[in-house]
Amino acid sequence: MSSDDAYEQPGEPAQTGQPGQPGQPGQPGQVPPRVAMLGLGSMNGAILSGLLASSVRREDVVATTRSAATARARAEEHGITVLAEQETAEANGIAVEQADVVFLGVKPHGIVSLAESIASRLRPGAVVVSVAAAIDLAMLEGALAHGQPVIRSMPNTPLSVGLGVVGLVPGRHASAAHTRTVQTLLESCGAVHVIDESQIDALTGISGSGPAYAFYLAEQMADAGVQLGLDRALAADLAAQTIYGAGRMMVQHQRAGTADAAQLRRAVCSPNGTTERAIDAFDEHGFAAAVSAAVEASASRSAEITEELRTAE
Ligand SMILES: NC(=O)C1=CN([C@@H]2O[C@H](COP(=O)(O)OP(=O)(O)OC[C@H]3O[C@@H](n4cnc5c(N)ncnc54)[C@H](OP(=O)(O)O)[C@@H]3O)[C@@H](O)[C@H]2O)C=CC1
Ligand SMILES: O=C(O)[C@@H]1CCC=N1
Repeated sequence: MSSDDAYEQPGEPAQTGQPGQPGQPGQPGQVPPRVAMLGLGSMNGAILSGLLASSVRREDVVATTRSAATARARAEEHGITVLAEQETAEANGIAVEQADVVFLGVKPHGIVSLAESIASRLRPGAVVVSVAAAIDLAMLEGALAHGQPVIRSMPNTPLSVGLGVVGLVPGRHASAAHTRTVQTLLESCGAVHVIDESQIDALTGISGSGPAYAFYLAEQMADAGVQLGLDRALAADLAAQTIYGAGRMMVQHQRAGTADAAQLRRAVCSPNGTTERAIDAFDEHGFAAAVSAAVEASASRSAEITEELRTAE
């Protein structure tokens, strides 16, 4: 490692999220919020796993799905009540009646009709959090009763293991206390950034879609290892553990201010060594351009879906 590349050792591991606020759920002596998860697929399921492992009690959660088979499977998996719309026509309305925080976790094209269907059943102070890509605050607020607090979010699936990241955009009727409640809840399983709505498509391109980029990189690394003669299981574990270790190391150093990603990369590259050859190969094959195009494609697709849904209204 050259002196330019030297970095300090980090101190204590950084927190994944900001510290909770006094008087908020998850703090000692505070009543945890009652939560409704409408839709329990990849994303709401990941949030639920993270919340149940940290800040929310099973008896305080009611979830819904469309099909009865999924409801049964998810109820068994998480040990919570899951109502199926297929069996109980009013499932979503029933689920939200007692809730303080309601996560809307169906596909983007189903969000507005879902919000309309629960509008009259929500407690006036309940905060509605949409996790959907592309559904803007105007669409959400327009589907609910006037004054209902709404937050648009963009989470990611590593929330399921306490290592997620979430962008939050508070709507017009979400007070600082509503935002703090949701922020504190989600900080129990990830880092939370309160952002402007103009930034959410870019955030989607990096962290919302981003876990798939890391998984794709792991797939390609493992395939390359197999081509070099390794067993698939060994190659897959080498790739996964390397991405996990590099990710943790990078977060700790970045938050401690001791090294950024570029410094950490350079510290692995011995002059004229193996890694330098690998990075040169990445550059020759257009790695930077490919990553930039991928992030841009995700962000643009989000904006495009917003436009498609707006014109379909
Ligand atoms: N997947 C991801 O990594 C991320 C997803 N998102 C957003 O999360 C949202 C959900 O995506 P994802 O979790 O991937 O999708 P999934 O298809 O995995 O899950 C959708 C869920 O919604 C349920 N559902 C559908 N219609 C209804 C209804 N009317 N009432 C109750 N439940 C219903 C489905 O039930 P059933 O299975 O019975 O049909 C299923 O549980 C999307 O808007 C997406 O943009 C955001 C960030 C990341
Ligand atoms: O692919 C999607 O549309 C969703 C939003 C971000 C991650 N998954």
